[in-house]
Amino acid sequence: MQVLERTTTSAPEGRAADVAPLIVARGLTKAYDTRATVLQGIDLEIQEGERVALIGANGSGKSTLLKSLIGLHSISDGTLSCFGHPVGPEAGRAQRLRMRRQTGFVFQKHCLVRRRSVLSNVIHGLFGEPGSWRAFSHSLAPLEWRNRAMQALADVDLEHKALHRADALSGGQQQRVAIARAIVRRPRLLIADEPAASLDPLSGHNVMELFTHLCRTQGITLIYTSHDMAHAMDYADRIVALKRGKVFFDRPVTKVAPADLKDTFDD
Ligand SMILES: Nc1ncnc2c1ncn2[C@@H]1O[C@H](COP(=O)(O)OP(=O)(O)OP(=O)(O)O)[C@@H](O)[C@H]1O
Repeated sequence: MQVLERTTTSAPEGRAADVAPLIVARGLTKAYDTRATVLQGIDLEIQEGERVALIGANGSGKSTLLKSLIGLHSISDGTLSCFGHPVGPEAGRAQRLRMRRQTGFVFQKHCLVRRRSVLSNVIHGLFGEPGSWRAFSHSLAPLEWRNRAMQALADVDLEHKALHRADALSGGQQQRVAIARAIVRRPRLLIADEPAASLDPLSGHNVMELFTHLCRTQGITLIYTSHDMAHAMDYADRIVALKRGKVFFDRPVTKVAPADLKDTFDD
C-alpha cells in the first residue's frame, strides 16, 4: 500500500476556524446502573476534520464515551449534540438514521462475514440505506453500490482482493476491509475503538497511516481510542485523556508531555 511513510500530524488544511463543532458535550454523565457512574460531567467539543485520540487506563470510560457521543449508548445526564442536532431520546427516528448514515464505525474485532467476498463485506456497510436487502451480497447490489464499494476498496488499497473470501485475508488486510466498509457510506465522522489493538506493529502502523490518509483526503473527522501511546501521539491532532470517568487533560498533541501520559495512568 502507498501510505507506509510516517507523516507528521497537523490539522487538515482548509478547515474554517469559525464553523460550529461537529460534536458538543456538556456535563455528559453516564451510569449503566445506580451503583456506579462511569462518565462524570464530561465537557467536550470536537471540530470537523479533527483527529482525536481518547486515552486512559482500563475502565476509565473511553469506549463508553465513544459510543455515547454518537448515541449508541444513552446518556444519564448532560446535553449532547452531533452534526448540529441533539442526540438522545428527543432525536426522532429519521434524525437517528441521518446521524448513522454520516458515521462509520471500526472496532478492534472487525466482525467480517468470513465466508462472503471482500466486496460483499464492504457493501454490507450500506445496510440502512433504502433497499437494504440488496446490501446482503455483491451479486444483488445495484451497480452504483458496487462501484462505491470498489472505490472504498481502492482507498484502502485492496481492490485486487474484492472477490476473495474475507477469511482468506490476513488480520491487517481484514481490518482494512472493515475500514472500507466504514467509509463506503462516505461518512463525515469515523469512530474507531482500539482499531489496531489486535494487529502486529507494522500492520497497526499501516492502519493508523490509512486513517490519517483518509482524514486528509476526504475531510473525515476521526475519534479513536488506543492503549498505544505512539498511536495516540503520532496520528492524532489532539489527545483527550480520561481518568476515572473525568477528562484529565484535553490538549493538542504538540502540547502533551511524556509526564502527562504517565500521570494519566498513575493511580
Ligand atoms: N454494558 C455495560 N454495562 C455495565 N457496565 C459497563 C458496560 N460497559 C462498560 N461498563 C463499565 O463501565 C466502565 C468503563 O468501561 P469502558 O469499556 O468504557 O472503559 P474503557 O476505558 O474503554 O476500558 P478498556 O480500556 O478496558 O477498554 C467499566 O467499569 C465497565 O465495567
